[in-house]
Amino acid sequence: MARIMVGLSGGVDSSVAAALLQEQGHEVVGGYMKNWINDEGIAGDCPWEQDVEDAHAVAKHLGIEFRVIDLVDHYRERIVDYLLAGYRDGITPNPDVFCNREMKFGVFLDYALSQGFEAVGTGHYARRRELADGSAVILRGADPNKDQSYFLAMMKPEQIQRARFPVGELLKTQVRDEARRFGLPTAEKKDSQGICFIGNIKMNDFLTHYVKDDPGEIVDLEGRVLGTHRGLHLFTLGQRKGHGVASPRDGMAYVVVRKEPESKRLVVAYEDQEGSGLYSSTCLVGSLSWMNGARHGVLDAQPRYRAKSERVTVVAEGDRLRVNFQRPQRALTPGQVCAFYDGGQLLGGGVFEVIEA
Ligand SMILES: Nc1ncnc2c1ncn2[C@@H]1O[C@H](COP(=O)(O)OP(=O)(O)OP(=O)(O)O)[C@@H](O)[C@H]1O
Repeated sequence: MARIMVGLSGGVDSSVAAALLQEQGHEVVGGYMKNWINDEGIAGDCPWEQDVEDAHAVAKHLGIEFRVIDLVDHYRERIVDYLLAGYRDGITPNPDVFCNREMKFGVFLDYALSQGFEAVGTGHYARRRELADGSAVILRGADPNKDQSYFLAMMKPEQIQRARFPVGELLKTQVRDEARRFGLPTAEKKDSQGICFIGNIKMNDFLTHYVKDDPGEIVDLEGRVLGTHRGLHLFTLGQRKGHGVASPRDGMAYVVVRKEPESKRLVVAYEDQEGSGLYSSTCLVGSLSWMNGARHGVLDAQPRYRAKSERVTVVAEGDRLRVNFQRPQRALTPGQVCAFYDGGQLLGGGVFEVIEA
């Protein structure tokens, strides 16, 4: 029996996490992290008030204490500033991964520990296992369609030690069943989407609000000008839609293959075009974070959420890793997180810094 603070987001997964931990005999308190309030009127729906209400209703139903913890300043410092700096520097940051390390298992966990709690529970689809030596590791969630372990790749060992993921043992359908069994008011609530906790605001609306337009040309591989764009930060490598350049080839769209910050050019090519650089096998990964010691040799790597993990050979190069994928990967992107696995066990992660051939 432990005192556990559960991150109650107002969704069904964290509601079931709280109910399960309580059922297991723990003393549970619900905590809603107030990270972001849309006080600058960015277009889109930011339903945090509704979420707090739903989280509160769940706590009431379970008969547990509920707290709203104001982390708006921390969130701005640790997530929004990182996000905007990354886009200004021409990379594609990964706020969802850093939220877990910096917010949920960063300032929120610190708060919980300072209040006498032993652990933080969340509704992540990932499994945690304690090893014989007392350390803990993370495994992929039991539901292969919902597995969220990728988002936990940058967590530090001491954070994993304090984490609890009860719904990671279940399939999503079982989580809904459990929510009904507990009679939770969120049992039928739709799953949320959006940037981390920024509600349903679209990333491009968010960026348009904070980053000044910086227009340039859209060109093909031969340098022919096909159109103009409002700023390189509004595009992601591998993107097929939204660049506004119609392709003369039937059923074959132009894909964003390169950003050239000096000339502000956005380069597009066809998916199968030789020399586009869209597919690459070798890259350098930095800002490394390991859960149970550094690993080299043959591992599995997952280059983005929902991508399949792939066999890689990993060699240390200074404080970075040279990662060689056995099969070329589409649109590896600087700033995104590469998660390393050994089969179903998460080993850690790092950030793509240089994409080579
Ligand atoms: N604002 C928040 N306050 C407290 N905890 C949160 C908050 N946002 C997310 N979490 C915690 O992090 C977990 C994973 O977050 P994510 O945004 O992926 O939620 P989700 O998969 O939509 O889950 P849920 O159905 O619980 O909203 C949640 O289950 C919850 O425990």
